[in-house]
Amino acid sequence: DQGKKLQANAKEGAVDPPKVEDNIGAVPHGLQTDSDVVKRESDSISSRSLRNNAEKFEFQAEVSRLMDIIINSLYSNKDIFLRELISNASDALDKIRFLSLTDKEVLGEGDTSKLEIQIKLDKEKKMLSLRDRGIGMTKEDLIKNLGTIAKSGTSAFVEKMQSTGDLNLIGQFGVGFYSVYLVADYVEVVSKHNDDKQYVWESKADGAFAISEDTWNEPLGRGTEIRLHLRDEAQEYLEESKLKELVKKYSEFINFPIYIWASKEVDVEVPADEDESSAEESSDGTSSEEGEDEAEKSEDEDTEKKPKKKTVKETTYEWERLNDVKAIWLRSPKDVTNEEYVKFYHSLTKDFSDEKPMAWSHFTAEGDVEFKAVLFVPPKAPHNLYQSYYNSNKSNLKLYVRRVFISDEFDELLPKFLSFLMGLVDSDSLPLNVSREMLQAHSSLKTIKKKLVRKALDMIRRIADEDPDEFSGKDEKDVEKSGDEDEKKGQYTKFWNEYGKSIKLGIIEDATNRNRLAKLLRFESTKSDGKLTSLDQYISRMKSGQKDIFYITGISKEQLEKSPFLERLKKKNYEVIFFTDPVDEYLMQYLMDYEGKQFQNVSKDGLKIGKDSKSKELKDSFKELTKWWKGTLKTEDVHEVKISDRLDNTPCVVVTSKFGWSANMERLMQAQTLTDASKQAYMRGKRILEINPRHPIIKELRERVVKYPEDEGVKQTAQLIYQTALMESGFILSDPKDFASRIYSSVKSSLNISPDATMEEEDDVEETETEPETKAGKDGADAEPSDLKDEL
Ligand SMILES: Nc1ncnc2c1ncn2[C@@H]1O[C@H](COP(=O)(O)OP(=O)(O)OP(=O)(O)O)[C@@H](O)[C@H]1O
Repeated sequence: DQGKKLQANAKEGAVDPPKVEDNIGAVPHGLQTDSDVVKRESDSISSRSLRNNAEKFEFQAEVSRLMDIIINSLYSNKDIFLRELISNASDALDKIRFLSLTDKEVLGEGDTSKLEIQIKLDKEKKMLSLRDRGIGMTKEDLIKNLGTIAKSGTSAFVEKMQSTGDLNLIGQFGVGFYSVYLVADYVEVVSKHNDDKQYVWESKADGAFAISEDTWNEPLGRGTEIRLHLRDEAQEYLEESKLKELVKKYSEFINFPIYIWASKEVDVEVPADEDESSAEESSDGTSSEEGEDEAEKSEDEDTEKKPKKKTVKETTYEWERLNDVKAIWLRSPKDVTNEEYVKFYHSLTKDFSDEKPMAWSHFTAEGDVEFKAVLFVPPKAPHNLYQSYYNSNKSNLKLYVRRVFISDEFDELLPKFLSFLMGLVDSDSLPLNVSREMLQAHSSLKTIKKKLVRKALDMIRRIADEDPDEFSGKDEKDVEKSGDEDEKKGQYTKFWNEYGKSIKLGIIEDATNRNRLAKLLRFESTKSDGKLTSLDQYISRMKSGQKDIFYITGISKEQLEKSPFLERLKKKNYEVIFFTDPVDEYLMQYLMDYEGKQFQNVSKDGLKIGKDSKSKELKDSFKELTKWWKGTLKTEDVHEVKISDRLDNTPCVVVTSKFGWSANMERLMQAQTLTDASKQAYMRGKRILEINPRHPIIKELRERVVKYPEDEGVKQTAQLIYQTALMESGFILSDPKDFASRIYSSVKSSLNISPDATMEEEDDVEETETEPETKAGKDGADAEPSDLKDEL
C-alpha cells in the first residue's frame, strides 16, 4: 500500500497521497497485448491525456496552487525553466558521483556510467527533453518530490509570487521543477533509480499527476529524462539556436558536460544516379552544356571502373558539447572577471535578482592543508538569519573534495557567526572515499575553518577599507583610491546594517579573532553626528589623558542622549558610544579592552573623568547625608551612597557595580521569562546612589537631615528622590504603586491639600437597564463630564 509506505518514510508533513478517481482521460480499454499497450501509450501522448491505467495522485494543496500560479503567470522570462532543470540534473549527478566514491558499482557500465546531461529537440512532437545520468528517482521519490510533499519554501514562494509576480527566485525556494509549466502544458518525467524499476510521472498541472511503471520507453540505465510537451506559444524552445544560447547562458558553472543533439549540414558524396543526372541535363538546358563538357572531360580522365559520384547536403545529428567544465575556482583569480564572479554568485546561490554580492574573496591555501575557496557576502541577509541561531547548523558553503561535490550542509567549515557567507571550498587534502561522518571529523577541517575565518574577516575589512564614506574624516592619503568608488560608497554601512549583529556575535563567540572583529564594529556616539563610527576613529578622537573608552547602553539613542550619566562627560567634551541593541549588553561582557584601552560603562561604578575632583572636604561635608541616606535605603539593596563625578544638573543617579548587570541588562533579563529569579538576584549589579553636591535639592536635603534625621517627611522625600533617580537611571521600579503614592502625597502638599483629606463617597446609584441609545440621546454632551468624574 503506497499510502502507508509513504507515511512511514516521509520525515515531515507526511501525507497519504490521495488518489484521484480513475476518471482522468478515461478511455474504455479492452486491449491487452504489448503492442496494443505501446500504441495506447503513444496515443495518450499525442492527445496529452494521462495514461488511463496509471496510478493517479492529487498534488498537495500548496503545490497545486503554486502550479496554478505558474501556468497562468504572465511572467515574461520563461527561459528560467531551463536553468532550473539543468540545476536539478546537475544536483542529481552530484549525488550519484558522491555515492560512487564509496561504491564504484553504483555508476554502472558503458554509457550509464557517463556523468552527463543531454538535451534533445523533437519538432514533430513539439517536445523538448532533458536527460541526466544522475541518481534518478524511485517511484516513491517521484510521488514525494514531485507533488505530494510540499517543501517548506512552497508557501513562502506562493506568497512572494502573489505580491511581486517575480518568478526569477523560484530556485531559491526549492520548487524550481514546477517552472516547467511556464512553457509546457504536459510534462513527463521518466526516471530510473538503481533501487527501483523505471517509472513515468506525468501531469498536465490540473491538480493531479499519474505514475506508471515504464514498459514502453527505451531503458534509461539510470537517471531522469524530463519531457516537456511545449505549449503553442513556447515553440521557440524547439529552435536549436535558441536552446544553445540558453544552455550556454545557464550552464556556465555546471560541472558536468552538457550536450545537445545538434543537426549539422554535411556534404556527402553519393553515387550519382543516372536518371537524376539526365534529368538535370534536360532541365538545365543550354547553360549547362559547358558543365556537361567539363564533366565529360573528367570522366574521360577517370577510369570507367569508378562509379559516378556527386556531393549532396545532408542533415546529420550528433551530440554537441555546449559547456566547458573548468570550474571557476580552479582558475587563477586574476583571470576571472568581476562579471564572472557575479554570475557565479548568482548561479551558486540561485539568487537571480539584479543585486551583486557585496564582496568576494577567491584564494588558494597552501601548506599542510591545501584548498581553494571562493567566499561571497550576499547583498542581503536572509530574513531568518538570527532565528534559531543557536539551534540550526546551516552553513552555506559547498564542500568539494578534488572537484567532487560532497555536501552543502557541512557546518564544520565556518563558525555560526559567519553562516551568512556563501561560497565553496574545494580541497585536495581531504580523503575522497570516506563517509560524510568521517570527513566531518577529519583534522584538516579545523585548519580549513581557521583559514576561512581569517580570509572572511579580511574580505569584510576590505569592504570598509574601500568605502570612501568610511574615511570622510580621515586624511586623503589614507583613502584607498579605486576607479569604482561610487559603487563602493556606503557599502560598509550597508554591510553593517545587514550583518552587524553577526560581527557582534563573533566577538562574543570567537576569542581568537576578537580584536579583528572589534575593528569591524560600528556604532553611533555622542560625536558621530548620526553616522556610524568605529573604535579606531573613537580612539583617534580621544582627549589627551583619557584612558577609557566610554559607552552607555539603553533602549534608543534618543533616550540615551538625554541620560543624566552623560551630563558632565558631554560638558567636558568626552565621546560616549551608544549601544542600543540588546545584544550589545552581552557583547560588552566579552569585549573588555581594545588597543590597550579599557571599556567603561558610564552608568556603572568606576567612572573616572580626568583628575579626581572630589576634595576630602567636600566628601566630609556630605558625610552625614550619605551615611543617613544609606541607612534609610537598607531595604533597597543600596550598597553605597557617594558623591558623583558625572552629574551636572541632575540631583542624583543610581549606578551599578562594575561587574554586575547594568540597569539596561536588568531590564533585558526581566523581559526574558525563562531566566530564573535566583540568577537575577545574583547577577543584579549592586546599586550605588550617587549625589550631585552642587544641586540645590541635595544641598537642602543635607540641611534637613542634619537638623531632623528622624523626621518622617524628610525620609519620605529622600525615598521619592531615590525612586525618581532609579527611574531616570534606566531601572524598572519594582513597586510603581508605592512610587505613585509618594508622588501624589507630594502633589497634595504642593496643592495645599491636607495629608488626611479623604475621598468623597461615591453616590450609590442603582444600576438601571436603560437602553444605551436613549441614555446618550437624553444626556447628550452633558453626559461626558459626569462620566469622567465617575471614572476618577
Ligand atoms: N533530474 C532529477 N533527478 C533526480 N531527482 C530530481 C531531478 N529533478 C528533481 N528531482 C527531485 O525533485 C525535487 C524537487 O525539485 P525542485 O527543483 O522543485 O526543488 P529542488 O531541486 O530541491 O530545489 P531547487 O528548485 O532549488 O533546485 C528535488 O529536490 C529532487 O529530489
